[in-house]
Amino acid sequence: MREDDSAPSSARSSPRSRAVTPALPTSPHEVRRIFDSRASIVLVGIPGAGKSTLSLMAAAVCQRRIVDVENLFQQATGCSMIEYQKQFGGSNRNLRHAEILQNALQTFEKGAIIVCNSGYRLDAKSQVLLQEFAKTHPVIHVMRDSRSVHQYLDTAEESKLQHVLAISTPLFRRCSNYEFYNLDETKAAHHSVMPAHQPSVPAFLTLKRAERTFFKYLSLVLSTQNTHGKIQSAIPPIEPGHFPLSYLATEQRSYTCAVQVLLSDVVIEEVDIEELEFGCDAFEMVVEPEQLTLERAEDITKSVFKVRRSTVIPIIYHVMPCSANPEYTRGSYLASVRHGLRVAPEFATIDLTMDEEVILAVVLSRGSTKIIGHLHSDRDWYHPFWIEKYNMAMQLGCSAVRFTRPAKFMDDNAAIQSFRNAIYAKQRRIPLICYNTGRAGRRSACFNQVLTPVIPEALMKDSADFEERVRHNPETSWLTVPEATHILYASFTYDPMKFYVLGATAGYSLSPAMHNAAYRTCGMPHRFDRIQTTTLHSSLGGLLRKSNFGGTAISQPFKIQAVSLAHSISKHARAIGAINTLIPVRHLNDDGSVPDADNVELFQERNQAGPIKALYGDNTDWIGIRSCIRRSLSPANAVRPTTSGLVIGAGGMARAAVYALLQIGVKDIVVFNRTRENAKTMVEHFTQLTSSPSAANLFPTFIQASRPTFHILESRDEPWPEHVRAPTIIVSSIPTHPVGDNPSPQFTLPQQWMQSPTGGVVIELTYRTLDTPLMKQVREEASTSWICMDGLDLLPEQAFAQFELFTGRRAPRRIMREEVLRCWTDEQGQSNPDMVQTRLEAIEGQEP
Ligand SMILES: O=C1C[C@@](O)(C(=O)O)C[C@@H](O)[C@@H]1O
Repeated sequence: MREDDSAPSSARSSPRSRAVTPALPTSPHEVRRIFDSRASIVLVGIPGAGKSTLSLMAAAVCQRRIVDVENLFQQATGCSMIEYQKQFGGSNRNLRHAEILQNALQTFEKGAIIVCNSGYRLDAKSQVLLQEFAKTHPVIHVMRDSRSVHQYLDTAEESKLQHVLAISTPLFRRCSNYEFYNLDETKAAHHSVMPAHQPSVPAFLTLKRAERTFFKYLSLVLSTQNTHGKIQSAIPPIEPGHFPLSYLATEQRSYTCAVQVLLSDVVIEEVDIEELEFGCDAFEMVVEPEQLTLERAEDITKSVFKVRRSTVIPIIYHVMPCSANPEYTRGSYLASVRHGLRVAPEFATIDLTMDEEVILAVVLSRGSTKIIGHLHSDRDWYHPFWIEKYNMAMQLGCSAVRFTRPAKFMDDNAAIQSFRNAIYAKQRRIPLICYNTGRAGRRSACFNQVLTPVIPEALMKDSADFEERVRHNPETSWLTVPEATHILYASFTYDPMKFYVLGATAGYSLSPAMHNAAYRTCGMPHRFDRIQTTTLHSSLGGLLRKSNFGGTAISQPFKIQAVSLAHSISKHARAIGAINTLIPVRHLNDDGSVPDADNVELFQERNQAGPIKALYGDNTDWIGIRSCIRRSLSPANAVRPTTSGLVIGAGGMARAAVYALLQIGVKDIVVFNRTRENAKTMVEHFTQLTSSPSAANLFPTFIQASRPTFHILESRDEPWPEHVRAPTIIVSSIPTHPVGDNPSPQFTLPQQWMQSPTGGVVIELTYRTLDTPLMKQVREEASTSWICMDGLDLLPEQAFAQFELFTGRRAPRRIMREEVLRCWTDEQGQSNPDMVQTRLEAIEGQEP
């Protein structure tokens, strides 16, 4: 096998691309990426890359202490590295640095994030130390584009910096086993992440996306092996934790789509990743196996993190097989594959025409990345070749296979079904992705069940460009998401379904507009309507008789009552004691029980009409409230053991708010409600819950270590409870408009409860009235360190999980956020174009 890199380089004339140092990390430390669950993480990279900020963000979440090698140097020598070098020379500095680093790696082998700030160049001894450490620990090379580093450091000329980077990047790469690209968030800052139409926005909000991207990355990097040999993350899923579909492996679900996007499409500055992936279940980045120059490697890394930052769906990293183009070599193919594993994609493909030991080496070094054995061949589907290759991929440890064959005639689509059936009949199997390529292969691609490739609609529009793409990559998909979805309904595989929101004031709900916009975007023929009613039981009874009933949102005042109507409920809904989503169950488990959200069956039967056997209930309000809190808490108010939260109200929404607070680790919870009895019932419910053994399955470990305490306030005149810190999270769930004969409470916060010196977040959960006395008060009276959020922020956040429960697909989040804003009017039917415009602009910078 040829391992050279003789393919023509795509090098441009920047100083970096002229560097000939291969970017391919070939050292043995790449072999395995499985670590002890407490293994320390090392961050390396040039000054200004953002290592210290990232370590601060991650320390609490990963439960690791920060160890800064530069500080250790200062403590040991009494001066900084630069001063030391001036005094004793470069080689002495290097010796001392390596000694201190060695000590740190030994002493803090577990439980730490070690920030290695060693300047631009890493001395040879330190490199060896890190290479050795990377055999058993994640060593992450933190990268950032030279312009941002230059701006941040405000020193050297940018061209000089680029030169230094060309030398230092291969060094850092060689002694690390992962890399993270710290994307510039200044564009987002420009647009300002402005919740609830605030006049000014604190800068920290712009770092929220970076924080989420890094957390997600760490949860993929920190892979450990459990006693059954299964690879899992050593830290709890950070995002999108608890979204119903996140409990299920993407490759296990039926009729999923992966959008195929070329690296060259992602590299461009103004690419809109979210627009490319609407309605898809995975994002496939297609990389041509060109020579892996420094510039090329940086493009790949940066692009993967661009995608990671803008979407929650998994990434498939696919290097086009060398057979696609005679100019590609096996050497550059493998270099690109190995490079891809450094950015921890959820999936990566390996060409099954490679030698078995090469495939095995890739599988062994995968970390948490699932390897898809990929094969494109024109062999007949009846040929035993395909079964042999399938078995080989399974034996070598691939998590799935993807077989494609060029189709010339429509008849080729029949043969593929017989091959699929042969695989489905096997006792032991891994998911199969299998379709014919090209125009004639479209039908087979539509009925492929797992991760069908689709291309963004925008690419289909320009046919000349599309033809060029097909010429370049014969495996290019010929389908768009709406086409792939449409065919499932046109062929009666799926049925158009009816969804509802049911409640006493549902007439005002924005849920229909929001969900209908999402269906349109994904090409689903479903319909979402509202039912305004005062009787839950009879209204629901009517829905259950409809064979195409797909599910209903439960609105006020039925959320608690609905619990008794569900035959099975999620563990979260049970813990909260309230439901806001009901879905029909048409197939029971073999033992007669109702499948739950951990169970693939519940999602396999979405979008299919028929008689209803049971109802499954869930609560997504708490997920929405949690997202709003997370989005707006400043680092100064990061949740600590002493953090306290105030919940106003004691109904179904208030319960979801208390649960969200417990989930993020708030242990002092104060409830204000005018009717003490109701507050007491709610507090008793949660006191019992948090002291029961089942709490272990519900809450992060730090909650169990010391139990939460609850306090009740029943009058605005009461002082804030002694020994409880002033609240930094305040959630109001009381009505903001008259309900029946009861006037709206016109609630504002008494000054004695607003004493947090670092401000916090106030969330008003309704959206019918936005300018409530509470919102006005916080905006006008409180300092800018208080962030306001309202029901327009919350509504889409709780609906993303609801959409997943209803349709079994990921929600097109931005479309839903936008539609809610566009459709909102006040009680007089008036819109507020200025408010809408500012908030629409802010969406771009928001977390996906
Ligand atoms: O509380 C709400 C708001 C809502 O009822 C609405 O459409 O307004 C939709 C529900 O899913 C959610 O729990």
